[in-house]
Amino acid sequence: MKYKVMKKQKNSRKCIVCGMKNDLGLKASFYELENGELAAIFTPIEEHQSYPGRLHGGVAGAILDETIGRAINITDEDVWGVTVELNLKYHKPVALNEQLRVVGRITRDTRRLFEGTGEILLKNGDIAVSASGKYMKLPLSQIADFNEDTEEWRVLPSDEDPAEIEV
Ligand SMILES: CCCCCCCCCCCC(=O)SCCNC(=O)CCNC(=O)[C@H](O)C(C)(C)COP(=O)(O)OP(=O)(O)OC[C@H]1O[C@@H](n2cnc3c(N)ncnc32)[C@H](O)[C@@H]1OP(=O)(O)O
Repeated sequence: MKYKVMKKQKNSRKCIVCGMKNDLGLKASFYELENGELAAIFTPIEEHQSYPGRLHGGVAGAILDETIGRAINITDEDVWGVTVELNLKYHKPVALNEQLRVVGRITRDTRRLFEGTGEILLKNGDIAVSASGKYMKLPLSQIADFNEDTEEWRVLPSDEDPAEIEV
């Protein structure tokens, strides 16, 4: 199903997944959808391979980790969390140099923890990798010395931002 993009989330400077000034990073963009899920879009490059031509499973885990971890911000922009568990299932190989869609959602939200699931989708809609994760909520000051200005933590509008995404 295609869903309307309601909001683009912020990117950062050096995060391996969302850092726009990390030359080896995924430079993923995150979009909040009208159905309450979060979609990520990124294009893996050669540096993200395991076997030649195939996305590294750890990199697949990284994008799923962050997509689920950010899905909580759809309902509360100020919640931060650290991953305490991440389970992955690799169903199909993921090729490089092709744009990928990732989708994540929150399945449980308590005072201290939240949980969610997510999938990396191939161009034809097949699920290549699926994940479930658990996160502990923490004040940002307990996670990192994070200055939003120096970390360039902001929404970066782009002409390539989609109006809707099929997930
Ligand atoms: C650039 C910006 C991008 C922004 C993008 C944002 C997206 C986020 C996605 C990426 C997130 C990451 O990769 S984060 C990076 C990877 N993850 C981490 O680095 C986390 C490393 N782990 C830790 O720092 C620590 O284990 C903590 C802080 C999570 C917990 O430490 P602690 O508080 O000393 O631990 P402990 O006493 O054992 O546990 C506290 C309580 O939590 C419970 N607890 C602990 N672990 C679990 C668990 N897996 N499942 C259930 N419950 C648990 C315990 O039972 C206990 O309950 P009780 O006995 O008190 O009842």
